[in-house]
Amino acid sequence: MPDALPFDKGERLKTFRHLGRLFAQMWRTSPWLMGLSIALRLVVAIQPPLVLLLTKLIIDEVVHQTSLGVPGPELSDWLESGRLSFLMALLAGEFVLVFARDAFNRAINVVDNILGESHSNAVSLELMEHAAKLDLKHFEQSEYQDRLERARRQASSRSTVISQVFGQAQAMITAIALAAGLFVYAPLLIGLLALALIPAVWGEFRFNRLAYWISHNRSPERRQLEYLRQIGASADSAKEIKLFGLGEFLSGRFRGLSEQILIENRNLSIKRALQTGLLASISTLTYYAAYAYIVWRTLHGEFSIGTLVFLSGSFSQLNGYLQQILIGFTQIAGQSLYLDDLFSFFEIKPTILDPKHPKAFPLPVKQGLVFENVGFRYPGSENWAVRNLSFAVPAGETLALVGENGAGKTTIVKLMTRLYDPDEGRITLDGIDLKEFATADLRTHIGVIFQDFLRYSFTASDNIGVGRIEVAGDRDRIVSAAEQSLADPVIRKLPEGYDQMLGRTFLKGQDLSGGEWQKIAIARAYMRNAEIIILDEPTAALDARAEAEVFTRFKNLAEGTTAVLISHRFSTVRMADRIVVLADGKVEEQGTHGELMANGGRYAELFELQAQGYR
Ligand SMILES: Nc1ncnc2c1ncn2[C@@H]1O[C@H](COP(=O)(O)OP(=O)(O)OP(=O)(O)O)[C@@H](O)[C@H]1O
Repeated sequence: MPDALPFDKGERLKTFRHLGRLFAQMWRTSPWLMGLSIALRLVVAIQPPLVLLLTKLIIDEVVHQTSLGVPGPELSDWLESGRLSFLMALLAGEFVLVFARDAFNRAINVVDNILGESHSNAVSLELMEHAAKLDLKHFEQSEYQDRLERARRQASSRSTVISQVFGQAQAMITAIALAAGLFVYAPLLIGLLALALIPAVWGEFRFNRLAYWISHNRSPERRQLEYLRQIGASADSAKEIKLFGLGEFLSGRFRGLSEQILIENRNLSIKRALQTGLLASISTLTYYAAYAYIVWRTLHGEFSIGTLVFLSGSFSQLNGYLQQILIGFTQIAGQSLYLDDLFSFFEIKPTILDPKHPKAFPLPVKQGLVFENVGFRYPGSENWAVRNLSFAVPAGETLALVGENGAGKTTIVKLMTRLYDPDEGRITLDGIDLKEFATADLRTHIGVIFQDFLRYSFTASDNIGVGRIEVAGDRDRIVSAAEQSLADPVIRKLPEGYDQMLGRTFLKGQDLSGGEWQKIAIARAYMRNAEIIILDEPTAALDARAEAEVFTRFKNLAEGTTAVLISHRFSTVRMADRIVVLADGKVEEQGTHGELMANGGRYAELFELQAQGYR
């Protein structure tokens, strides 16, 4: 357990700033509900001292009435004498107060629940919107993934802090009213109370900090646990886990990791229970000391019986409220520490930004894309993924990128679409640096299908519609895209056709073969009418006939479109107008199929190697 905690004054200030931010966020979610919650609590806050006061008056009145003697044996005698009217009014008053408190508390509960849910939905949306703005590097680096995980955990649970803050304000109003009553009769008792609370508050504060830092420092392990839980029990991994017999191995790992965390939390809980229990008994002791003091003064005739009840009730309640308030403060401070996880995620800023005055995307593209001496290293990596890279993708031509695994092909696609910016050199489109376009504009005009495209658990129609979300409702366009990518016959065979739910996640979802999924993914690119189309090995799972057909169609349909294809199949690659051969992040050779074959270099070697396999 860490002893020196990184929790200084500045950190504490930040905590309270976050609280203000959360407050504003909730107010934006629903000013009405928040106002209502505050108003209801104000009413409930002044109820306890009023009830105590009425009780005191009732007791004093009863004592007074009994000292006057009995007007008669029956209730009617009492009623006729009129001596019960004040008592009855007091009783009725107390009844109304207690009844109203119950009703108002229920209403507060309802309002807080609705407010909490709306707020957690609003924060989740904000989180998704912010995540969408971040760079790819924020998702590919584990440090950011930890932050994302922490923020995600907080998004749905932090609204309770505001209920706590409101409850705190309510308890403070009640405490002030109770203290005022006590102060009138016995000011000394207030000081006694304050003393009794100091150790309890210190204990709470310390444990909250410890709990937070344990949870904070454990975030990588929790992500691992989440990962193990997911692959240990998911449809995607079931096949491999069964065949490799990994069940035991995974659950063993999970057990080891989770037990470590469990032991830490258990130790903290036990320590907390023991220490806070001890501190609580100090305050009980104080209560009885104060009680004895009041009884003693009553015996001396300084207080009436009603006042005795009022004071002991006030003291006991005030003790409870003050504990609640002080512990509440440390709890709120503790909870607000977690707010840092949420808000610091919102502070991560994208680095791939739009220029102040973006240039318009050239329509049509006249010259094409040019890589000028481009170098790029993935963040946190020592090695250059690509370096001194120079080649052109002339407008209207199909360029194939060829190279062994890890040669840098996918990296080039990420650079072309500004998922990353080069560290050296530049990439231009019709002579304009890609950084001078608005990223959204650039990406709208480029259709990319990656080798690890997503298989959405949506309907077949939506799975294609996501290729251009603005027209995802246009069924004719979707069908035509599906026809171009050969996905149409696949979809027509499904029981519900284009409305068939795909994937295994949801009820009635139907899974497809790898090649069938690829045809659907390729249809996404056809949704775009993009100026530049990039297919990064999306045909790897297609059978040879389907791949040949997909590319012949692609060549015909993409006539005049600038296209980049990445494929390990040379029968496809040879259809391209130009071929760039990459090795270790550099261009090794380039030219047409004929030229490269004549060169007798690496391309010719690889081509021959594959051709031999078929002979
Ligand atoms: N997110 C990443 N972080 C760090 N390094 C990466 C990342 N992605 C790729 N690399 C490294 O960059 C280099 C180029 O990878 P890239 O994915 O571009 O290869 P590729 O030619 O597409 O390979 P393949 O044919 O296997 O798909 C490799 O050395 C790879 O290990």
